[in-house]
Amino acid sequence: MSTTPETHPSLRLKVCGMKYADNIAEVAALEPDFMGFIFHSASSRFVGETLDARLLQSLPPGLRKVGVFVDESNEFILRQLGRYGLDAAQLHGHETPAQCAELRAAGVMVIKVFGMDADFSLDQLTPYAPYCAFFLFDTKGPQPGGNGTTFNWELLRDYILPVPYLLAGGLDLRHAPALRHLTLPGLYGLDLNSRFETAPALKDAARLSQMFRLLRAQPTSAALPTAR
Ligand SMILES: O=C(O)c1ccccc1NCC(=O)[C@H](O)[C@H](O)COP(=O)(O)O
Repeated sequence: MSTTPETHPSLRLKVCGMKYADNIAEVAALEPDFMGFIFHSASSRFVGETLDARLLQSLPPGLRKVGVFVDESNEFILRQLGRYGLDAAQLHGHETPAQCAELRAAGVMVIKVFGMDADFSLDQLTPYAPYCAFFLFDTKGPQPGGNGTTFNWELLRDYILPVPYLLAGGLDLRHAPALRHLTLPGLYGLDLNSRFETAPALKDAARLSQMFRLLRAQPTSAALPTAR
């Protein structure tokens, strides 16, 4: 008897930390589902004043453009969303459920991020659930994001909330086989960042393309695990 692998043929893909116009266009051509732009001035991927609002507004409507913020006021977040025509706010700091609720009430698609380590508890998610379109689980590290290291994905094994989530943290080409067959409850997509860069905020489109092909490929009999 052979086993059917539990794959995620529809796993959504987000490329985060984009900054440069040519690179944005090159990566958009790969048709990611989300693209992230960092509005945190301490990050090496901070968009600063280089981001071209007209270019962002010309990207395909199916590509969700995400502003990434760390402990900013809602006033600042809403201003950036409007200025660049962004579709969602990804919150990487100590934002409260009340702050998320206010953004949601203003019509914003909220992605609240949680840093994952051995102390993580699923209970902390509950008060955020009514206000978030997605959660994003990222490795806790010295920086609020973009640390380039993975966490133990099994911390999400008992996830039961109705909020879908993106998995982040050091994801790399070598993780593709495991990610294709990852069956975690609530898993909606993957977030790719520093492991696909040739320099901060400069993505290697060829490596991303390879990753996309691997993750989006339909399972073949050659990919089936042997019967147990
Ligand atoms: O990437 C950054 O520099 C960054 C800085 C501050 C807040 C968030 C940031 N990144 C947000 C992301 O969604 C990253 O893709 C996520 O942290 C995973 O990054 P990596 O571990 O490099 O794959």
